[in-house]
Amino acid sequence: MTKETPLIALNHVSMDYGEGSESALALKDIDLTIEKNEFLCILGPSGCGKSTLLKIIAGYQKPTTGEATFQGKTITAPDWHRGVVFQSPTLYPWLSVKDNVGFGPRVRGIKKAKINQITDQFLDQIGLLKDKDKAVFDLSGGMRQRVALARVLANEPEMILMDEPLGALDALTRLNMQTLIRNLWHKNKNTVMMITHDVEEALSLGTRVIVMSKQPGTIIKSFDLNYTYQALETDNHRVKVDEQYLEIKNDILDLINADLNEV
Ligand SMILES: Nc1ncnc2c1ncn2[C@@H]1O[C@H](COP(=O)(O)OP(=O)(O)OP(=O)(O)O)[C@@H](O)[C@H]1O
Repeated sequence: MTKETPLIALNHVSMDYGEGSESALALKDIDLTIEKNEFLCILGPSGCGKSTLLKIIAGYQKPTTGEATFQGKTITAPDWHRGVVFQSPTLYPWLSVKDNVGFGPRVRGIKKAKINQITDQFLDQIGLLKDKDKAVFDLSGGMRQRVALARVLANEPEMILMDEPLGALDALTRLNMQTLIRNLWHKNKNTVMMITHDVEEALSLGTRVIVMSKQPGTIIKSFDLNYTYQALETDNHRVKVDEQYLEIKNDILDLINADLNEV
């Protein structure tokens, strides 16, 4: 990968789930690059193709036209370089917390001592080291989502893709998880793409926020932001809501609403 090659590049990507008269165009002519260490948040109305975009980058879905590349190479299948966290944590219920986190490294043939070290490191980062021998069904929803995050982090992926990871959590747990995700992104120098329905969540976490149109999804506008860096520097890890923040928030809400009301 040359210095100029972006981590992810989508060139004229469209996704049509149907054929001919049954056309079901989900994404239309998407051009997007994601650079290393970005925290990209995707906002847009329900059904605009956000998950489809994520699935194409993860390698679960092949675009109908156009190309998606990772480090300059066409994405053809999922691999551990791009870890995915879903809204419902996908954990193995028959495995303990530590075995869930160590699962990826074990499949990749990493030696046991190294797996134990990686597992402890990431369980410590998510604050669940003391719970490592518990069964996952003994954990709360927020704790399970933290384990799902640690499981992805344990593979030390180049990129973490999150599809509404906090959507099922209560408001307080959600705020705490936002802080955790921001801190992990910063500490581990990850690159993150996260889908959310929550404008404030996007503003408080993203270094860039992209707003998509209703179906067929296109990118309407992109905002470069620094609120997440501000939050890293404050004691309470909260974003300082200033006039510009409120303007951007309203701008995004207006963009989404205007697009939805268009006939
Ligand atoms: N496997 C599939 N087969 C057919 N149509 C699909 C498939 N997956 C998604 N779609 C359609 O593509 C469009 C985009 O779906 P997608 O799930 O990507 O949107 P989304 O923005 O993530 O939605 P939400 O915010 O509600 O989760 C929708 O009309 C959806 O019904």
